Amino acid sequence: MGDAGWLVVVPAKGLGAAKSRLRGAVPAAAHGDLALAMLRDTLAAATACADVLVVAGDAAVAAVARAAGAAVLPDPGAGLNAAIRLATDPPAAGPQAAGHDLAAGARAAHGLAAGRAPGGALGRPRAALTGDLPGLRAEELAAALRAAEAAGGRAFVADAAGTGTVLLAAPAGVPLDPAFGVGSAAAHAAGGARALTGDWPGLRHDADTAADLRAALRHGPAAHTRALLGDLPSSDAAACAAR
Ligand SMILES: Nc1nc2c(ncn2[C@@H]2O[C@H](COP(=O)(O)OP(=O)(O)OP(=O)(O)O)[C@@H](O)[C@H]2O)c(=O)[nH]1
Ligand SMILES: C=C(OP(=O)(O)O)C(=O)O
Repeated sequence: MGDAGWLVVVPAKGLGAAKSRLRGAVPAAAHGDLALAMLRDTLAAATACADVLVVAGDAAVAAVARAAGAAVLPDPGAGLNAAIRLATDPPAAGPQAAGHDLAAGARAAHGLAAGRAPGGALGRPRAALTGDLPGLRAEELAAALRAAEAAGGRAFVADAAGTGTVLLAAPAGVPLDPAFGVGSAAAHAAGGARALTGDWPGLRHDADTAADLRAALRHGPAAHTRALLGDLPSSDAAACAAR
């Protein structure tokens, strides 16, 4: 990847709060492992085609991120969009956590690969990718990033339902301006981001509910998620769903 390579930021909540709508898809004791397995699948694809920075909600998430080859920024604790803004467009100073300047950490992450950060923190194209895409394939993400580059400005990929956002991208020099949350696809479009319409089913299927998880498993290899589900007793609902 050249100097203009993408930095993909993946926000991932701490396990106590992660994927609450997915609770019950697997036994409670395995819920955190399911969130981590989906994150592993997301990161396996993302790290294959970009430099990746995970905004990690806790130490277990941070460990998975590092093992996948991603850089890690601690969550500033101010919500999803603040986490993404800090990681993609770090300010000159602050916020602080446990004596660390988180913005300085983010700026350092922007220069991660080969120590490059031409033009400062905004000097490279940046994207935010949700961490709940078990079916994601590297080829799909690479194609979506190419399409974003061709769009020439802010661009996004909506989820399969068309209402949420799985990927928001901005070229070098342009703030990402994330508006993730309920109705984010419309919010991103209203804010001037172009909707990318490629055929990327693994990218579009985020797993918010058990039904979403079943759909995602139909659309990609999901190696870590399948392995986790396969290890559960076969009477469990999601284990059945995986087969
Ligand atoms: N670091 C960080 N990541 C977040 C935060 N809120 C959401 N995310 C991540 O953003 C992505 C999309 O969020 P959701 O699909 O709503 O996932 P979620 O919040 O774990 O799921 P629910 O509890 O069901 O809303 C997931 O990868 C989440 O882990 C946050 O405050 N901090
Ligand atoms: C945060 C989002 O994810 P979800 O709708 O999957 O909760 C979003 O789509 O903006």
